[in-house]
Amino acid sequence: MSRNTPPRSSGQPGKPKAGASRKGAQPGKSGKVGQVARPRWSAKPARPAATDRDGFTAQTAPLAPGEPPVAAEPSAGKAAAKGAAGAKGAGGGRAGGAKGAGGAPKGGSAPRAAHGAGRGGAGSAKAPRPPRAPKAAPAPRGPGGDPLVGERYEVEVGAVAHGGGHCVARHEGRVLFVRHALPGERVIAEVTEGTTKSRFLRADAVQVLEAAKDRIEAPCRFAGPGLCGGCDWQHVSPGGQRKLKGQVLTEQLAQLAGLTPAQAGWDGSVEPVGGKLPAGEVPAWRTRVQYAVDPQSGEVGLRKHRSHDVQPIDRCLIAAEGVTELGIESRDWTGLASVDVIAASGSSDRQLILRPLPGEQLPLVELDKPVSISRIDEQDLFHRVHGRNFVRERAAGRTWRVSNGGFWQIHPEAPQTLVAAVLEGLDPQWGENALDLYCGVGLFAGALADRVGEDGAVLGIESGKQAVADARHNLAELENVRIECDKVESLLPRTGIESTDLIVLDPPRAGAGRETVGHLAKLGARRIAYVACDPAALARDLAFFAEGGYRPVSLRAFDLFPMTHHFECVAILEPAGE
Ligand SMILES: C[S@@+](CC[C@H](N)C(=O)[O-])C[C@H]1O[C@@H](n2cnc3c(N)ncnc32)[C@H](O)[C@@H]1O
Repeated sequence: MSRNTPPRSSGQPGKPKAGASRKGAQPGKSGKVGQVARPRWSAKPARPAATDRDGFTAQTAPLAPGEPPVAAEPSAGKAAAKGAAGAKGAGGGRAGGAKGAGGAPKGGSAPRAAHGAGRGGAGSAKAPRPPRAPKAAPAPRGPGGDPLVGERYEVEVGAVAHGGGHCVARHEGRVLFVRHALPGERVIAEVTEGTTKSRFLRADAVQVLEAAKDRIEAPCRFAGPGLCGGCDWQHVSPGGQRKLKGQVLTEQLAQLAGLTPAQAGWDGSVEPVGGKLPAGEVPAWRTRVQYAVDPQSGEVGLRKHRSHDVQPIDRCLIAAEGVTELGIESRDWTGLASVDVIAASGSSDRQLILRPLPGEQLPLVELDKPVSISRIDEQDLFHRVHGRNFVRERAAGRTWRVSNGGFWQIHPEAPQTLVAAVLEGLDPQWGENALDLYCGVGLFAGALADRVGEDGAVLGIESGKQAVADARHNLAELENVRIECDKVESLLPRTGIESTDLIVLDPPRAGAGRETVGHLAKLGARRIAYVACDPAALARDLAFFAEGGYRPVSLRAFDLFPMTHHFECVAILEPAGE
């Protein structure tokens, strides 16, 4: 039985249904509160939608996923003070593994035309290039002191830390965040960032003296100290990676929410997705890859960890077949800053999004496979060059239009996996009302609408204009769905909605925050599904929900970003009194 008392439509064809009760409802910025949204399509170039969970573009997200800015002394300093076992790692991370590595290289070179099939056709591998000597990263600004970059220390590696694929170690009382290491190992760690005055140092394990049992030979030859920053854990067995992710989640729940796994309703496992692979094989899951272009050579690659430098590659092992078969790595991309590749799942749509260097012309691009091509200009405006400006993804019984490189889960099985977990947890009933917050192109709204049926209603809220246009287009045939365009935190209080039965929230990496959570907790929902890509943000928001009288009754974690430190969680909450 719905607790909402929405001003329902008469059921006449074409008459809009409201999604929830709205005492004193005021129009949102879009002026559409109270109407069923209809798709709008503009031929005008639009700002590109967010390309990762934080809405960063290649220009605004120069660092590898999950890392704080180079210049910042991250919150890890606090963690450092707590010691290795309790260290939270570098907080304030970003993009939930959405891209291999983001960033826009500086500088440029003369434009070059014609990258045709004649120049090393798709699939023709270039001669392997030995990795270049890693450049020392600049020391963090602020603390001063003598640089320690290049210093080597023998250390015992402690617990895995949140947010950067690194583990915590200590040397002479100072904390080191060490990449390419595993808990329990003894390694030689080479300092990559920090000075004698830094509260903590960053380092790479350049020699393993005593290996952990989960250590494997990295299948990718571009993984390792000073090389590609895209994957964190190529050197860890698949089961070992999931164990590390589980340890991070356990620690974040304890530190930020005061919950044990059992209190969070979690069995402690991080579930593999996509079936078992033969030993040594790497899952090719990444359907979206952002290649950076080396401004000197025109080669594509991925950014090095916490660096603008490009590690040229001839193949990314975790890229999906639909990406790999385009042969992007075997071509010359001089004049471009980045090449984004999208290989849709469930359709043959392929899209390239090219960002020329400032002042450079778009080169002529010819590939052996049909692709749509778009360009992003210096003002971040998106222009269709050839073919469509969207791809069609297939998931949860529907086809989804996703335009301008907007948000879509990267692992091909992620949408279905997350929808199934949300529906199982919420168990939506016919006639219920639901909110889908941070709804993107409408994935959960569509799934909920099918379950609550024509007697129920779903209101989706999303801040990206293009994503809203896509969501309205994707769900146009569902009269019980309305999509509003605004920020959740500003629109929700203005809707006048006082109660609802169900809520799904899938916020960007930063989480929903105290204010929004406080507001949601007052709506009296029977159940809430929280989809999270950052365990720290999830744990913090669970603590806010606890203040509002909600507790998690189940929590699942999914390994939707193998070989990286990222993973996705679905928490189901209920009123604590029940
Ligand atoms: C993690 S994605 C989830 C999208 C969708 N649930 C899905 O699974 O495809 C987060 C979405 O929230 C949007 N967003 C970011 N900040 C927002 C805010 N303050 N209010 C509303 N939407 C926001 C982003 O544009 C993005 O589409």
